[in-house]
Amino acid sequence: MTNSPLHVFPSLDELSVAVADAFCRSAAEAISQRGTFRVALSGGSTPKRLYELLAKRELDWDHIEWYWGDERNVPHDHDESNFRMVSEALLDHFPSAQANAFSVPVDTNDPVRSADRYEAKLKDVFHGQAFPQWDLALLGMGDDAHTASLFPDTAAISENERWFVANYVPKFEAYRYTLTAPAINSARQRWFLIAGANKRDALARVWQSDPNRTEADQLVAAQVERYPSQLIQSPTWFVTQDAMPG
Ligand SMILES: O=C1O[C@H](COP(=O)(O)O)[C@@H](O)[C@H](O)[C@H]1O
Repeated sequence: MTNSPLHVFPSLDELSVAVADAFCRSAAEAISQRGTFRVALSGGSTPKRLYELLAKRELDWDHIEWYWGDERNVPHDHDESNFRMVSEALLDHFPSAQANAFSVPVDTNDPVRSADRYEAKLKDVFHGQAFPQWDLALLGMGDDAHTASLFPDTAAISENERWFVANYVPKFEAYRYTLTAPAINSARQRWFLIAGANKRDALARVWQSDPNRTEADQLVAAQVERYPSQLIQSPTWFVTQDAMPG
């Protein structure tokens, strides 16, 4: 079981409203303290409702910067593109949000170069930092316990120096783009959004051991290969009731 903050909701809709409220508070606080709110976005289906809700909120659009924590190796207008999902749900409604959106420059023929270019962009923005200090990293989790595009038994899981990489995922026979674990753990806040009964088993596995709290380092290393969401340190969990283990 996790020792990190855990919020449980009856439905994805209620979860999304609560996260939207927390997002607005967090953005206002960061902007008042540091002038900018920099967020790494998650993809997939779970956060879409949150993004739609944010589009209806009073946010200081000029001072929020949007980045992608992971992306699929498809053109931006493709159905599976995380950029497309976020744009349609949120960013397309606000010209200043579009101006502050830093998408992965996907070149499907050269994913390694695309990842290098995005990493260089991030290093430019977070100049001088060992890893990018996002104000917030939003995260999802697949039913295989992947987060961002850190999939089980893939090379990016053990990457400790790079910020953003192209990660070959054998089960898709395709590359994904992803922030690395240290580039997620450097965020001031890390929020997991998890919904649906199909995530229950994976969540149980992820909560079985936590790299922050166990002394069995070798065992944990092996677990992390299988359940990469364990790589994320001290997250806040927003979970629907049907995704809660046992
Ligand atoms: O492939 C992905 O999957 C996870 C989870 O997606 P969901 O559709 O089950 O919500 C997501 O967090 C990740 O960003 C995405 O690219």
